[in-house]
Amino acid sequence: MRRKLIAGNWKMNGGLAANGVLLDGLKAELRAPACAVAVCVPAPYLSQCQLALAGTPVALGAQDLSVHESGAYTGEVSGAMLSDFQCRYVIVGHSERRQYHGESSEIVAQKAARAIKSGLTPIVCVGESLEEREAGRTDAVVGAQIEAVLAALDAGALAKIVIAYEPVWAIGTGKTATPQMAQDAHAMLRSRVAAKNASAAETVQILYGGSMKPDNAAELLAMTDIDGGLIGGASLKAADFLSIVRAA
Ligand SMILES: O=C(CO)COP(=O)(O)O
Repeated sequence: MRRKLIAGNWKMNGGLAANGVLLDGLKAELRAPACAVAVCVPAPYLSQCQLALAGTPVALGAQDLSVHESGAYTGEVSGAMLSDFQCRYVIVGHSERRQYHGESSEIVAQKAARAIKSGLTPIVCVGESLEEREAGRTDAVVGAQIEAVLAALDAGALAKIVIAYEPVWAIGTGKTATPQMAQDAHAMLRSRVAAKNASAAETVQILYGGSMKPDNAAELLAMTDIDGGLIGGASLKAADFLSIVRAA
């Protein structure tokens, strides 16, 4: 039985004061959650969140890392720097990075490998656009995205990743994949992992992301291959995020 993981992706939202209120709200309720819980926060707030979450069951994550180890890479944040703040997770390949920052599947794969080398668990995001879904290309597109990452990792490392299926058309739009659509994509992703490492496929957590909210979380999380959620908008309000955690 895989333990579920509910991870918030705050994206480029928040500020010292607002984060404080949100973190207080989470800490007040999350004493011994049944599932794993994490928040992936903007890099400047890692220290604030590390201090606020110390000793709580809420793990800390970042939203991106550099493919480079260290050196003359202005503006980049290394995996080692994230580890310094006790980050456990780092999102790689979010569709907003692929779309607005030109990140190819090869770069995403390098970032996943770099995360593992830095002792972090990469949350590898994959997902198709609306156009690709309507053209019947979901499996081809999402399959190619995950294969690029699987090819860059040795079989053992596959036990150290989390995958997030985030259909681009469902992100921030209020449109959610139906539980069956998501289940089909998750089962396909698990079979791709199984082809490389059967035991890792049994344990790898595959999260769904894209307008997961308190009112649709339970039916998505009930599907066999949906092991949690990567939550954007609803992770910014303590009450909504906590309600999704309870659904898990
Ligand atoms: O992109 C997402 C999480 O990474 C999902 O965002 P929303 O939950 O706001 O749709």
